Amino acid sequence: MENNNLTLGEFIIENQKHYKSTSGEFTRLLSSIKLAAKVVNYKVNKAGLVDIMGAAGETNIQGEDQQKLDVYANDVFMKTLINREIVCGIASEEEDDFVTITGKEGTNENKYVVLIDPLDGSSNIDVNVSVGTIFSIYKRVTPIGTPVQIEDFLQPGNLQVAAGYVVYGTSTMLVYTSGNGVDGFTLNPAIGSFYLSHPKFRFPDDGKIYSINEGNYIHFPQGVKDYLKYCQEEKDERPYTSRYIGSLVSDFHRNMIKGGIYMYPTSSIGPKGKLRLLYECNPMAFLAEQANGKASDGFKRILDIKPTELHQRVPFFCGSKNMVAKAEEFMANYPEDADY
Ligand SMILES: O=P(O)(O)OC[C@H]1O[C@](O)(COP(=O)(O)O)[C@@H](O)[C@@H]1O
Repeated sequence: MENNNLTLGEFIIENQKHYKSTSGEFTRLLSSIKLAAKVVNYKVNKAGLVDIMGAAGETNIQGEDQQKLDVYANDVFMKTLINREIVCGIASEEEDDFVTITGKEGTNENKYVVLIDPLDGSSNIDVNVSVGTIFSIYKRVTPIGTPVQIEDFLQPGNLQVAAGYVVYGTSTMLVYTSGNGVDGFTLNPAIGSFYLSHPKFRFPDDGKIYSINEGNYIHFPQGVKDYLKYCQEEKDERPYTSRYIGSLVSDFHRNMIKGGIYMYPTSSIGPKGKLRLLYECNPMAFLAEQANGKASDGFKRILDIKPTELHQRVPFFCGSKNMVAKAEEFMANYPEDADY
């Protein structure tokens, strides 16, 4: 099969017409992300054999203990993009502030900025459960050639040029959209190339899977508790099945294939939820909508939220559109929870 399928490189070039970019800059940017993903994949696959497990002994700006693989993946993506002078700025979940990139001539003529969660699902690294990388790409809004500014990163998700993730699982896949549907590419480790294996992903309108950390149940808003009761009720297609890997990319990927909803709501222990709007929710919401799915904070469309901070968190409801709409119905009974 793989020999006839398009490689990711060929697909990117074939689809240049969709990128409204004539400079090849976008193509080179996607190719750089593809390269960094392969480098991280190589380390992830042999995590148990090399000194890449466990905590790095540092804490990131989110107040989380950085895992060695978080730091490694961040280094690989940052260096790959910086050394190729392919973007004018990067914001990473593992970096306190955004990074301005100036070329050898001291300026930077590139028009794209990248926002990245280098290693998603950190709690699963040491237990050999699939993890991922999430990326989001925007055109800068400040003048080309000048140093990037915070406003280049605080753009609403509906202005994303592209978004995607890599899932390091039973196989390694890179899944992305540039506004023309969502396509999935599987890495053939023997050849070291990604091949088009899942063209035009599509969330089923409905599903029977819900993904949420039910360990936080007592802390959830009433709307979420009511929706979970609905999911567990013995009626019609229900009860649904509970599946929670604890890696957003993996739960999203499964739900996109089988139909389902992923939720990380606010809770009394996380009043704004846990997931980061810029690195996790916006890119996954863009992918969801491009694949016939839906994504909201329980009340409003994620992609219409105007970001105010680099590391802001928002509640996240994402997946099969009829399931997200149903969850929103329950949330709407408690309008006070819209103000988190
Ligand atoms: O352990 P919890 O609280 O359920 O959180 C798990 C969620 O947090 C995440 O790991 C995000 O955090 P990281 O990017 O730091 O890994 C998601 O992938 C996952 O769905």
